[in-house]
This record gives sequence, structure tokens and C-alpha cells, in this order.
Amino acid sequence: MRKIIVGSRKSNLAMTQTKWVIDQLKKAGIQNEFEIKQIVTKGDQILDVTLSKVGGKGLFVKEIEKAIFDQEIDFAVHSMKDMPSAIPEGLEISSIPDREDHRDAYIATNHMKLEDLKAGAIVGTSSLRRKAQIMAARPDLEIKWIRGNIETRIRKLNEEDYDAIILAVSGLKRVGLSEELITEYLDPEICVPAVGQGALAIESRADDMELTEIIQKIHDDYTAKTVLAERTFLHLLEGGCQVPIGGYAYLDGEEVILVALVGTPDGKTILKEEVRGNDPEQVGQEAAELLIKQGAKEIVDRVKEEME
Ligand SMILES: NCc1[nH]cc(CCC(=O)O)c1CC(=O)O
Repeated sequence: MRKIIVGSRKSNLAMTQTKWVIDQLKKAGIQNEFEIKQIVTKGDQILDVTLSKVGGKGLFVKEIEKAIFDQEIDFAVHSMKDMPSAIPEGLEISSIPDREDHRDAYIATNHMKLEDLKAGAIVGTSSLRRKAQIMAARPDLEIKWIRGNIETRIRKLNEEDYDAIILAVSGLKRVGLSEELITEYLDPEICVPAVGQGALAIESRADDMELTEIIQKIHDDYTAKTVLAERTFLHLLEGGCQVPIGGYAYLDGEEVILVALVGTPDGKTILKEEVRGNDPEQVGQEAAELLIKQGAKEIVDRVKEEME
């Protein structure tokens, strides 16, 4: 039986996600042997510059994709939200497992609620999407850049001058950090999550049918449908950069409901629409069109220009 080589970044989150996928495959009855091959990406080496300036989140993904192409590895597990909206020719997202919690977590020292923070309090995030929405809710707060993996950010909250930070609930859960850390779960009414947040993308060569069949064993239709609506929306609005875009979809029976958002980083303009329908791609497209009519493209282009 074929031995399957799985590529993973070295971070705790990446390794945990990779091991989780292998574990799920085994539980689903797959008896192949798996080997994890660690890959150090450029994004992992760059810690001192802002990631968006050196090519954005696609950076983590590109080198792993090359390893799949070159048949050094058979598949890789990515955080869906780190996936650029276009997948290179020859590769595909061949399986999407069940999504973890989609929400952002607000974590404050002394569990101070977001609405109780004093004016001028410092909230750490390096996401313009989070910045825009926190600023919209609390224009009197200060947003300060924070970098590093999940564990590093928690340490910085305790050791540096941050009053609070925002992290994905899913990441916290996956690396085994206690949910007791979380002061508030931010629902999409307050903070629309990143497109694909909490979901995983299993990427492999499009022509590797044997492997596709194996990893499809843990494909989840609900997650795939909602992610399709979110990513269709994202694809129509951007080119892969880190811009203040959010999207979260869920199902109501057969219907897909998508909450889509584009905002200016200062939070002064927030465009937000809810679209529902039976066809995920159509829902994503409709949301994009609605926001584009209100000036979303101009916001996205301006943010991109400022980052250059
Ligand atoms: N930006 C980095 C990143 N990429 C994926 C996750 C975990 C969340 C997920 O699985 O979607 C995180 C951490 C975070 O945003 O707090």
C-alpha cells in the first residue's frame, strides 16, 4: 500500500492541524502509512517586517505548493484562510474537513470586556480586517501591531503593554490553549471573521486521483459549501493581499447565508451585506457585486496601494 508523505510547516499550529487530519483519516478507516515532512517557508523566517509587505499570507503557501508539484510531498494541510483565492494550475483543494469555530476571540488582561476598555487602551492585532472592525466598534482605542505565532502573542499580551489581543478561536483550540483565556467570542455582528477561518484546506496534485479518493473520506459538504460562498466573494474582490475583507457563511436548510464585509482600516467605512440563496457561488458573487456597488473595489485598491 502506498506510503503518503504529508508536508507541514513547523509551527505548533501547522503540525497540530496536519496530525489532526492524519488522525481523522485513520479514524475513517484509511490504512496507508503516513509520514510528515516539515518545510520551513520564507514566511516562517521573516519575523521583523510586516508580513503584508513581503508578499502576504500567500508566502507560507507557495513553497509548500512547490513541494507538492515536485512530488516531494503528496498533500499539505493549510489553514483555509491563508489560501490565496486562486489555486495554481495542476493543484487543487481536494478535500475540506469539518470546520472548527469560525469566530475571533477577544482576549483581555483581567478579562476586561471590550466595551469596558478605557479610551486609548491598546489592542494588539496585525490584521486590517480585525483592526477595521474593532475601530468601528470602539474608535477611541489604539490598535498596535503584534506578530508571532499564537503562543507568542499570548506571551506578549502578558509581558508587553497590550490591554487586549484578537486571535482566532480555532487556532487557540487547536494548539490546546484553554478557552478560559477568551474574554469574549466575537460574533459576526461585531467582527466578521476571515474568509475560511476555522476551516482547513487539503491541497494535492489535481491528477493524483488515488490520493484524492483517500482524503475525500474526511471531506465535509457543509463546510465546503459555505467556504465556496466565502471564497467566491473573496476572489471577486481581491488579488490575495491582506486587506480588510471578511466573510462568513452558514447553512439554513438548503440555503447558504453569507455575511460579507469590506472596510477601511480606520473602521470609518464599513460595508456589510447579508446575502442568501441556494447556489454558494451565486451567493458569493451577489455579495461581491453589492459591495462593489458601494465602493468596495476602491477601498481594496487604496489599501493595496498604501501597502506598496
Ligand atoms: N493569521 C494566522 C493564522 N492562520 C490561521 C490561524 C488559525 C485560525 C484558522 O484556523 O482559521 C491563524 C491565527 C489567527 O488568526 O489567530
